Amino acid sequence: MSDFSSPEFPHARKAAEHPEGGASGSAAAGREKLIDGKAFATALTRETAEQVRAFHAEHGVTPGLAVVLVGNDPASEVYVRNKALQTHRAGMRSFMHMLPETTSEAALLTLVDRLNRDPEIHGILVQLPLPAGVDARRVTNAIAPEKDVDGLGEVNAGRLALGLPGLVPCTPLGCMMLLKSAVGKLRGLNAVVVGASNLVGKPMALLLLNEGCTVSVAHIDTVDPQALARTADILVVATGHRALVTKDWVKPGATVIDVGITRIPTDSGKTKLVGDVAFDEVAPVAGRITPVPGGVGPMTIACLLRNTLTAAKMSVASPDVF
Ligand SMILES: Nc1nc2c(c(=O)[nH]1)N[C@@H](CN(C=O)c1ccc(C(=O)N[C@@H](CCC(=O)O)C(=O)O)cc1)CN2
Repeated sequence: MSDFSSPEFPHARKAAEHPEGGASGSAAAGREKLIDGKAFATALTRETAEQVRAFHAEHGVTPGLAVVLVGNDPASEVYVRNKALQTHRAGMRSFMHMLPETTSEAALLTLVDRLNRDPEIHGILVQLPLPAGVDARRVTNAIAPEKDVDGLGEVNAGRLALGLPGLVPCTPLGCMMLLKSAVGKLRGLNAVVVGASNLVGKPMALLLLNEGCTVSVAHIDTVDPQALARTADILVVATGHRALVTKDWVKPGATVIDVGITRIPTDSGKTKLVGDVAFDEVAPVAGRITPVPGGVGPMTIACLLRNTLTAAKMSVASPDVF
């Protein structure tokens, strides 16, 4: 059984080291500073698609991913449509469940139970956020651990905390792949994670710890997050507060991973995406940096496809992981 929390993907690494366009961001940053998540995700998905073909040829099984969306949040609708599209493109089967905002927690739990029992489905994901009144923890935890491709249930979260193999949350897994490609060995480096969510901050801190980093987590009650951030060789920011991290937060030469995505209006009446890092002023100080868009975001879906293939492989190998 391989250790899923220590992914090595040589083809994808090559793509990130030699980006050929795709990443946006300031030209002033110097292209060599940019960590091109879009190119990395494209290469990783191509690699996953090749492995899906080989897996089908060997076992006659096509990996299947069920995605559940409750309500009409426009951003979630886009993410879920992209997940279905990319699942198809990678040669896997996609099962979409678009439910009304009024769906009860009990109805959602009944659906999850049905998907848990369906042998054609190897991965289940419930899109977040869920409407008020539905307990997200209870719902994500109802997903069978071996189908929990978001890695958010108690079994997979616990396995990550113990440094054991399991299914790892997609965004932090993508951040780790980008970090390993940009930095190489992480052991002994000081890492600071800004934000302590269950979706990104906490699993990110555990992944960095499992790689031998000295990890600190800044959160809402941290007295001086800026001073803490300045100690970081690796700075991961996942707060949802746009442009929170300015150049004064960043040690010169640090690798900066921006997980934030906020859509803001522009003067021309359109919208644009910005991150939690003030890119234009931080990029000249940082050693390497992810842009928004085109950095961490695309890795989330690429890693979801990867996790679905991993879950399908586990289903035929029947390992005693869970
Ligand atoms: N159950 C889950 N819910 C949510 C997750 C998750 O991992 N599991 N993550 C986010 C949203 N998300 C996937 O669900 C996601 C976010 C961003 C991107 C992405 O590709 N971003 C692009 C820009 C896309 C755009 O133009 O809007 C980028 O940053 O370049 C993909 C998936 C919350 N919910």
